This record gives sequence, C-alpha cells and structure tokens, in this order.
Amino acid sequence: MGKRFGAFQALDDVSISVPAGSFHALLGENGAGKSTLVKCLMGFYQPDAGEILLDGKQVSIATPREARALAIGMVYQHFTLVPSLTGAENLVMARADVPLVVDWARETKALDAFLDRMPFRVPLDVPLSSLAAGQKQKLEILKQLYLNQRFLILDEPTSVLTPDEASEILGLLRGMTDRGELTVLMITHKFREVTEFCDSVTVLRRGRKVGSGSVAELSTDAMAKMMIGETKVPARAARVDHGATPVAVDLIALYGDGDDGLPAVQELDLKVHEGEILGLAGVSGNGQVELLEILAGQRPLADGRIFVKGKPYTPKRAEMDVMKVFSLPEEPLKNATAPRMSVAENLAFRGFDKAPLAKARWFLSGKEIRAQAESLIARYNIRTRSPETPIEALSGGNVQRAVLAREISGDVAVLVVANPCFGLDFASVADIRGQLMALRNKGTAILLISEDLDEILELSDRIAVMSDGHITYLAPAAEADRTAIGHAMAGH
Ligand SMILES: Nc1ncnc2c1ncn2[C@@H]1O[C@H](COP(=O)(O)OP(=O)(O)OP(=O)(O)O)[C@@H](O)[C@H]1O
Repeated sequence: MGKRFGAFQALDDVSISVPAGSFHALLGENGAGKSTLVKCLMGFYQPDAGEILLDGKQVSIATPREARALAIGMVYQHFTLVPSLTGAENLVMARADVPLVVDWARETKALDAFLDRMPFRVPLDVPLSSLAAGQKQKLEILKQLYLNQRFLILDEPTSVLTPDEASEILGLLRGMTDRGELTVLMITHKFREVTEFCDSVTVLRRGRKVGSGSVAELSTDAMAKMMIGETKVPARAARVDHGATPVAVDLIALYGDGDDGLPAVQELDLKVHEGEILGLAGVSGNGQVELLEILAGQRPLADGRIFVKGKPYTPKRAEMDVMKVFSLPEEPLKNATAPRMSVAENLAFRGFDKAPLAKARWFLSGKEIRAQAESLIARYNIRTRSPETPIEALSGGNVQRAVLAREISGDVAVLVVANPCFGLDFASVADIRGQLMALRNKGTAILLISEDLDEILELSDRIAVMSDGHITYLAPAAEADRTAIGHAMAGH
C-alpha cells in the first residue's frame, strides 16, 4: 500500500498480512503512518498504490460503509458513542438497517440473546454517561461485534483505561481470537500490551515497513530499536532539590459546574508551590477536566478564589499573559487549536499580538510567525511537512507536541497539563517528561493531571487524588502509598 498527501509520502510500499484469528500489533513512532494505513483499510482514505486482499480475494474499500459491509470495524482512542443514549439505543442506532419505528421489546430481547453469546456484558439500560471508562470501551467493542464486524482495528484502545481495565479487555479479545471468532489489528505504543496479548507485530517508521515478526521471537528492545532507528532517547534531567519554596498557585474552595449543569468541582482546595510538580490522580470524570478548564479560562468559576503568586487571578488572556499561566488540555486538537489554521499560526496564539510577532499590536508579521514556528518545530521535533500545513494534518502525537511547544517554550510560572503524554510514542514520552522535569527544576509550578498513575508517581513531588470534585488524598510523593491512592481514586 502507498499513500501520498501532496508531495509527502505518508505510506511507502507497506505490506502487512494478518492471519485469520490472530492478534497483530502495529507499532511505530508518532507520525510513522499507522493511522494512515488503517484509514486506508477503513475507506476513509484511498490508497494510491497497492491492494487489499480479504480472505484471499482482492477488495476495494471506497468508504467506511463499504468497510463495514466487509465486516471490518474500528475502535478509536476516544469514545464515539452518544453519552445521553443508553447502551441499547447506541447499539440499535448504529445499525445500517435501523427501522423508522423501533420495536424496543423485540430489540431488547435480541440484545439479551446477543449479550449471552458475548464474553463480557455491559449494562445496556443506563445512559452511557453513567458508565465507567472501561465499561464504555467494552461497549465500543460490543458495538462492533453487534454489527457483525469480524476484523477489528483498534487504535490505541486502552489509552483511557486503567491498567487493570486494559488487561481485562485485551484478555477477552485475545480469547476471542484464540477461538477464531475475531481477528485483531491493534495500534499501540505500549510494549506490555504487545508482549502480553499479541501474536505478531509490524513496525513502521517514516511511512515504511521496517520490521515484522512473531512477538515470541522479538524482544522489547528489538521492537524499540526498529521504531526509532538510531535516534537516542534523551536522558532525563534529575530532580533538583529546591527545599521549601513559596506557593505559586492557591486554589481556595473552588466550585464549577459540568456540562450537565451539575457541580463537577466542589469545595476544592489545593496549593502548588514554585518548582514543584503536583500530580493530580483520579478516575476520569471526577472533575479533573472541569478543573483544568476553569484554570484555563474555558469554563466559568461558580465560586471560590484563585491566587497566583499571592495575587488574585482571573483566568483571562490578559492575566494569563502577565502571570505567565499556561495549559495543555486533553484532546488538544479539539480543545487547544484551530484545526484548519496552519501549524505556524497555531504556534503563534500566545504571542501574535505582541512584538516580535506583531508590529504596533496590529500588524502581524508573517515572517516572524514563520521564523518562530521553524524554531519551535526544530526544537520540539514536531513532524510537519511545513509550518504552513494545517495543524489537523499532523499525526495525533505531533499535534500534542506542537501545543506543548507553544505552552512551555517561554517563561512559564504556572503550567496546568492534562495527560501530557497521551498517544505519544515511548521516545516522545521520555522527551516530554524530561521537559516537564526541566521546567520544574527552573521553578515552574506544575499541576499535572493524569490518568496514568505511573506517570504521576514518576514525576510528582506531591500527589493528590481528586474524587467527586474535590481532593480526597494529599501526600508527599516519597510517602505516597499506591493502595491508599487507589482507594481514594475509587472514592473510598
Ligand atoms: N490528511 C492529511 N494530510 C496531510 N498529511 C497527513 C494527513 N494525514 C496524515 N498526514 C501525515 O502523514 C504522516 C503519518 O501520519 P499518521 O497519522 O498516519 O501517523 P501515526 O503513525 O498514526 O502517528 P501517531 O502515533 O502520532 O498517531 C504524518 O507526517 C502526518 O502529518
């Protein structure tokens, strides 16, 4: 298969073969071409070279609808089901032949019979929004099985799950492939998932296939080497001991509402000191997103007070600018970029109205904006064809890197980040975590919101847990206890 975007060869003569009933991993660094490959298989893109053989027969897949008719389905990193509908409604509505008037009594019976044949169950009678992340992801998979998809493409399916949930779901899928009920092609950045659940692996680098083989015969090191070639993983800056430092951010009795109008952040108190990483753990959906949005000025504060370096702080652009408060939200393409604007323009959002990017505060200097972009692209290793490329054309990991570059490249007093390494390959994870540590060492106060407990344990000076909108646990990292954190996360 080959695929070009303009002059850029995103996939170059890549062949991959997935035997029926096997579990195949697709590995590669950010921008390697993994999504492009599966989008060609799903009919989102048309490959411009190569062919697809299904059960030995050549097929053409012009649209996702045609992929679906061939029993090829895909599960994404983020949830795609409708939160306000129940599981049953989501499943039935996803069908191509959904009738004008649904006979719910009949459908419920049919769904029950369907669930009886499945290796796992999910409550289908409650709105999706009331299910935990693991349950939602199971339902995404059940939906594909309900639609009779027998070749499942999973794009980093465990990013939003806890390690236990991830193991459970991959274990169940592995059981189905072992019984020959399913064939799986999974994009992942986690070597553990490859070694524990997959039979074979293909590795892409810069659009080309650089290796493949049976998992049993490949070491993690060999796979890592194939992914990044001779590139060196940067060594992490050591944690500098600052001793006691002043409070940089003081959050006092914060309240904020969620999208449903119900309180999402409730009586939240938290301090982050200069030169400290405060790790905020929690199961997703406990108010972390809303807290970040309040601090980033994207959601109104219902009540409470925020101080930055002792001064009252209102999260508006002008104050962020003066007090040097920066943030990286989840899903940065959606929440922190203008997708169709160029990489250079997106990188200029923080400073476009100031010298040197603007002259006399009114006239933007295209030359300066481009020069700044070129320097950030080089420094943060953002893989883009040019600074003028729309940011939505970058791979997921590179969008993440671009937004981080914009937020952390200047003088940063306070940084609020949510899942900064989401979807990044292992070398980029090391790089970004190193950058966060270096910022902390320079004195930045970092509030690190993450669903990855290992990330929190690795980076934080102190660890807090957020549950049901407020802080339920707080301890210095050296004294933090995994079990106690787990209990606090579960709301005990
Ligand atoms: N629609 C598009 N237009 C232009 N270029 C694109 C488009 N989609 C992808 N690309 C480019 O193709 C390359 C491969 O991107 P792809 O999304 O396939 O990478 P990936 O391996 O899935 O990365 P990640 O792990 O970050 O998701 C990237 O350099 C990207 O910028």
